[in-house]
Amino acid sequence: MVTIKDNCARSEKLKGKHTLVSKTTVIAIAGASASGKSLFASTVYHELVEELGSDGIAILAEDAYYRDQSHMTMEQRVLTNYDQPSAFEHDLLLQHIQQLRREEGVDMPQYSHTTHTRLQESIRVAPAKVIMVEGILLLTDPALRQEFDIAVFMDTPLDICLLRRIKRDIEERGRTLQSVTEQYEQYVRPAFFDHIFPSKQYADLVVTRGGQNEIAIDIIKTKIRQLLAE
Ligand SMILES: Nc1ncnc2c1ncn2[C@@H]1O[C@H](COP(=O)(O)OP(=O)(O)O)[C@@H](O)[C@H]1O
Ligand SMILES: O=c1ccn([C@@H]2O[C@H](COP(=O)(O)O)[C@@H](O)[C@H]2O)c(=O)[nH]1
Repeated sequence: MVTIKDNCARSEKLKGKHTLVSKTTVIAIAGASASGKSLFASTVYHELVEELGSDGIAILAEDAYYRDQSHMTMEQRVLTNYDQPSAFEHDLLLQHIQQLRREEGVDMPQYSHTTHTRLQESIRVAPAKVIMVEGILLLTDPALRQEFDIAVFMDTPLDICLLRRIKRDIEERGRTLQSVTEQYEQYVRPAFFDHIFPSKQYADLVVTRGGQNEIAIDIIKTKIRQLLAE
């Protein structure tokens, strides 16, 4: 039975959701570092592009909106805390989401996790009916949350995330085992408990087992197919 309380809770949740007034649907994919956010988003994207073509869907990465640090020495960059909200230019990400909603293209910055700073070149992102945004702290920001029509949280166990992060950061991000473990203990793990885990409450869909959960991938693909057909 649906009670008045349920209805109030539902209308509270729908406040700020844009599905009924905007032609664009924005899907957030959040969760711990190395929980499988990028893999999940890119799997959904590539499988749908193969099926339907690339016009209707775009991806934004929160990582692309890390602050430019080109004015800092490498030593200073290595010591930065990249797991707190102030590390990101969320204002710019918000602005880009709103521009895409207005059917304006945006220049998404590019960021290097190896040099810890923004690259000179940006990537042009064209407006699309469905925008997927993936990143660790997306659901911690009230202004960004207002923009998300659907919020997904990747609920991968933290020990699995750590193992994957060690492998990825050494193989792809130019790190040593020592640098990964020091950064993890000092910043990454505390940020999970202070910011990321508490933001799970804002998710509509919680995905276990990470970026290869076929059922969850299928659910999001079905929803996107439906939106693109409208
Ligand atoms: N289910 C999985 N099985 C095996 N490896 C995975 C799985 N999900 C992600 N990975 C690997 O773990 C690493 C982190 O995944 P990624 O999607 O980049 O995480 P995130 O975007 O959340 O940081 C990548 O190297 C990725 O290929
Ligand atoms: O210069 C940087 C910027 C970020 N990081 C780490 O990256 C992760 C977020 O990226 P995921 O792809 O979600 O793992 C974050 O935990 C930062 O610690 C970095 O090491 N250096």
